[in-house]
Amino acid sequence: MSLLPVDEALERVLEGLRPLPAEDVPLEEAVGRSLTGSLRALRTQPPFDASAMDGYAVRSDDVREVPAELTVIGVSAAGQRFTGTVGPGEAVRIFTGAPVPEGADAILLQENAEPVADRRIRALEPVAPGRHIRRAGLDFREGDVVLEDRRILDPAAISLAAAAGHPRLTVARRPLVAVIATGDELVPPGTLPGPDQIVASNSFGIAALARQDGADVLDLGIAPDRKEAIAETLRKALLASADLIVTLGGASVGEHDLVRAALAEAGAQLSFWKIAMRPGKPLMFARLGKARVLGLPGNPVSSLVCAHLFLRPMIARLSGRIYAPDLRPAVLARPMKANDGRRDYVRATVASGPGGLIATPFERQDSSMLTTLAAANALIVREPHAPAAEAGARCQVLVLR
Ligand SMILES: Nc1nc2c(c(=O)[nH]1)N[C@H]1C(S)=C(S)[C@@H](COP(=O)(O)OP(=O)(O)OC[C@H]3O[C@@H](n4cnc5c(N)ncnc54)[C@H](O)[C@@H]3O)O[C@H]1N2
Ligand code: MOO
Repeated sequence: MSLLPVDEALERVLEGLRPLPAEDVPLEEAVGRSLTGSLRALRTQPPFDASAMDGYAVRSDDVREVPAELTVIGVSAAGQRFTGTVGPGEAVRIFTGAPVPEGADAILLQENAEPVADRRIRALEPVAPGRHIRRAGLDFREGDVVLEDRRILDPAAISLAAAAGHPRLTVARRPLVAVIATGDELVPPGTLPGPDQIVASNSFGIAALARQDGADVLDLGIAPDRKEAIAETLRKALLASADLIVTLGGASVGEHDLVRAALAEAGAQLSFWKIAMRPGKPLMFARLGKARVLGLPGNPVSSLVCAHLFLRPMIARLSGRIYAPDLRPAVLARPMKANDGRRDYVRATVASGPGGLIATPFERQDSSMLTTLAAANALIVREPHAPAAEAGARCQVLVLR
């Protein structure tokens, strides 16, 4: 049976997937979210000509020749301006961020002045007109677009939005990802497994990846190996309005691999099952009501590698972000065997060398081994039927962290 190529599978998974409707959130909850629509400033920053330094607001003509004595006629502080006018031979004590008074056209640094008497100072350096003054609107003016549509709200963008007068922002809603583990052999961590049981780990890594990418997660626990039980849990996910449903395990061909049957029972439309990829061949994709279902293979490494390749782009698309996998060229530190017909994602470490990145694949690639996945910071991507490669040969890596 011919397997669906990875890129085609990704196309199908993303087909017709649109950013979720917008919602309004306070700035405190906006980090990492994607802006819906461009953001215009509600105010001008700075709103007045402001001093950039602590010192004296002066008329530059008065201090063209130094030393020059000036009379200090008042104070302009941040938050409380001096309302008079600076005349010839006069200065106003001023602090960083304070409005520059009428008549002054430069700031004499405090370090370049010395007191000579009460309310008298001596300027020791000349200052050019405009020196140390931030003009009104230097940063932005009311009505300016300060953040573009789809901008990811990083800390700088959030400060800028606040400065522009916005206490709340309109962002794409977070996708809700429901996670369903399947398998009679599974018990939650912290529970003593029976003689033939193991600890369920996949949900935790998958939920962590989804949360890291800005999704909300609903963990629906472990469904036993019964078609009806899995279908029932799928319905629960729908009732909870999950945008994405991730099932774990039960994707292969054994009698206990029941996810496909459960999907059919719950009324899902299967789009594909099995792709030309290692690890992760039994990957499944279906639509169930308004939700999309990603059926990840049970082997822990297969689950997480498939999530990197398929779940992350789906979450990004729903969140209004553009997802670009971090693919980079590297050279192999060790030879690699010829590949078969599946695209291979080989756990590896990458480090920078004199000519670029050097990728060292782990010797053992069993898809049950989380230790090697946790130790890997990249996956070497080997195309289907890639010939054997010598150490030093070029390769492509997907950087994980
Ligand atoms: N005859 C064939 N057998 C298998 C094939 C095949 O093509 N023909 N494919 C193999 C490949 S490749 C994979 S990958 C696995 C995936 O199978 P399933 O998705 O059905 O996974 P399970 O059988 O349910 O579990 C596999 C393995 O992973 C453990 N597991 C499952 N869920 C979890 C979890 N939430 N946390 C931790 N570990 C989990 C499970 O106990 C099994 O050990 O099938 C191959 N077989
Ligand atoms: O495709 Mo499976 O994920 O190799 O173990």
